[in-house]
Amino acid sequence: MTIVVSELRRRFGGVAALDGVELSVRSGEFVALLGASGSGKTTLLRALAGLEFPDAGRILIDGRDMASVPARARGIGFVFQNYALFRHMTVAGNIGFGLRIRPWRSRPSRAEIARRVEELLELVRLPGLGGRYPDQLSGGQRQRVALARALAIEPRVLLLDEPFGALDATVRRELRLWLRGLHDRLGLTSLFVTHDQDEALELADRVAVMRDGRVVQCDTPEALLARPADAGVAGFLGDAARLGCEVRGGMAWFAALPPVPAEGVAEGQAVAFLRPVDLLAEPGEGEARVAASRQDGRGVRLTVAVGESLLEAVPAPGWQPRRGEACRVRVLAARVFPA
Ligand SMILES: Nc1ncnc2c1ncn2[C@@H]1O[C@H](COP(=O)(O)OP(=O)(O)OP(=O)(O)O)[C@@H](O)[C@H]1O
Repeated sequence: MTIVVSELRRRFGGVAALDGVELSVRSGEFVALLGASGSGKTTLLRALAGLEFPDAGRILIDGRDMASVPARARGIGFVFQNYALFRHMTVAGNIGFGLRIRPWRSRPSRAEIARRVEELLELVRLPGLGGRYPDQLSGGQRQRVALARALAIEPRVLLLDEPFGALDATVRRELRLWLRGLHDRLGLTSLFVTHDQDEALELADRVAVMRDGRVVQCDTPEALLARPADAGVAGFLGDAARLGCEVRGGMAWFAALPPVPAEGVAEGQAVAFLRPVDLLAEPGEGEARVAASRQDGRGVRLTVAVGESLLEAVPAPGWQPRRGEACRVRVLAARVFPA
C-alpha cells in the first residue's frame, strides 16, 4: 500500500497543527515520524486513520482518495500509546473485538474468530494468555495485545503513535526490534510516531522530520545525518554540538578548531553542527584537554574542553586517555549553515 499525503492542513483555533504536509510512503516501507512535541505528528496519524478531518489537502492510499472513506473502511490498524485495552474484556476478547463488530455480512464465525485470536496470540508471542485480563499483564505484554488487536483486521497499513512510550528502555528496545521484524514478515506499510531519535534512526527505512505542522525532510537515517536539510534538522539529530564559525574561501573557520570545508555555504557568520563521531581526539600537545571519558553502547566517548566549548569526541584508536590530558582534535566532518 502506498500512502501519499499532499497539502494537508488542519487548524485548531489559532494553531495550524498541520500546515501543508507533503509525504509519500512506498509500499512496504517503515517510516518514522520524528519531531518535537506539538509538531503535528499525532494529528497527521489521526488524519490518516480517519479520526481527524483535515481542512484541506488530500490523502491517497493505494491511489484512492480517503476523503469520504470512514475510519473502519480504510483497512488501517492503529496502536496508540494510551489506546487502553478494554479492562472488562479478556485478552482474547480485546483481540477479537474488531472482528466481532464487523457488519454481519463480513463478520467471521465465532470459531473462525477464536482461531484467528489464537494465531495472533502466537504472533505477538503471548500464547495461552487469551483468558487473562489486561490488569494481569505487564506493560510490554499489554502493548503487544494492543498490536494484536490492531492486526486482527488484517490491515495492510499500520499506524503507531509512540506505542512503547510508557515502557522502560530495555523492554522498549526489544519490542521495537521485534515490531520491525513483524512489519517485514507481514509485508505491512507502517508509520511510526516517536520523539526518540535513536528509535527512529534504528528502526525506520526513512525518517520524516516534522516541524510546525510540516514535514521538513524525509530521508534515510544515513542521509538525514549526513545531509540535514537545514540547521533545525541538524540540531535535532545525532547529539550534535552547535558551534559558531565563519565561512571564508569555502572553509568554515572556528575559534579553537582546525577549519573544515564548507562548500556552497554563503560567506559570513555561520553555524556548524558536529556530532561526536565527527571529532577525533588524538594524544599530543594541543589546544584541547580531556575533561571526561565514558563508555556507552557505541564505545568510548570523550568530553574535551576546546577553548570555551565542551565537545563530545571519540578517541583515536588504541589511545587510553586520562582526564586532564592534553590532546588535539581533528574535525572529520561538519554540517555548516549560514547563521
Ligand atoms: N483537539 C485539539 N484541539 C486543539 N488543539 C489541538 C488538538 N489536537 C492537537 N492540537 C494542537 O495541534 C498541535 C499539534 O498537536 P499534535 O498532537 O499533532 O503534536 P505532536 O507532534 O503529536 O505532539 P506530541 O509529541 O506532544 O504528542 C499542538 O499545538 C496541539 O496543541
